[in-house]
Amino acid sequence: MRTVTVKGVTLGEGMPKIVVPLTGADPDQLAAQATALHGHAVDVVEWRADFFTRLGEVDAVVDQARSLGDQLAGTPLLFTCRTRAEGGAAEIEDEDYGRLNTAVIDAGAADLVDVEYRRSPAVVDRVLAAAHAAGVAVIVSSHDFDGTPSRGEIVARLQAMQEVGADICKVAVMPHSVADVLALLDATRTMNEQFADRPLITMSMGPLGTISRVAGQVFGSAATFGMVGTASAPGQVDADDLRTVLRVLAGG
Ligand SMILES: O=C1C[C@@](O)(C(=O)O)C[C@@H](O)[C@@H]1O
Repeated sequence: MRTVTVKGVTLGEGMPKIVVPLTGADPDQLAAQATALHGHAVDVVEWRADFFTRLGEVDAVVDQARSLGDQLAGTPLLFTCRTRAEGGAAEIEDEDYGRLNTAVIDAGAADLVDVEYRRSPAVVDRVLAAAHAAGVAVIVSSHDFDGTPSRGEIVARLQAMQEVGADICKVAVMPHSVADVLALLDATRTMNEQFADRPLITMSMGPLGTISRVAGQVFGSAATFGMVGTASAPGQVDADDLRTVLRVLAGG
């Protein structure tokens, strides 16, 4: 089983890592949110660039990623431009999406990037190639905000992400029943036990799915998204509470 290590943080071994998204719209808000992380349980910081007002200006995005990286110093930075189609705020063509991600990668402005599996295959390939040439790890992701596919479909999707060359495969789904939460957890276990040779991140969103955000170590999810201040998705738990529960589940 491969692990992914960025700035001394290893995903795929030990307790699930806590990723905290920053959702500020401008440099001042982002700097304030980054400052507010001090003293909290944060392993990786995600910049949700889709909330940035200057998302259309590639140079401004690269500069902002760089300055967040400087401010965060030793903490790894995950760059994410979440599109509308996947529950985010970015209305962006696939080609521009590819250009933005490769610009951030080529500038060395992020340690990890999130690439949506459903963007065009050529764009996904291009971003993966640029990232791997630069030594940047890629999370290939998909989000179903309307429902939860079957266990088999979730496993198949995670396998497909692995096949395209993801370093980490990520699936987020919305449950409408406890059975949906179990489908996500069982898909995670199945993938992890039978097919995965690299880390996975999975979550069932909303209040019903909160159990999936703390149970990663049991079922095989290498990271969990928690909040300091503002949530970026339904059901996210406070990062410090997450750490407490993760420790309890790990046996203290
Ligand atoms: O993809 C994910 C997971 C997420 O949607 C969640 O449900 O915690 C939060 C997003 O910020 C992140 O990019």
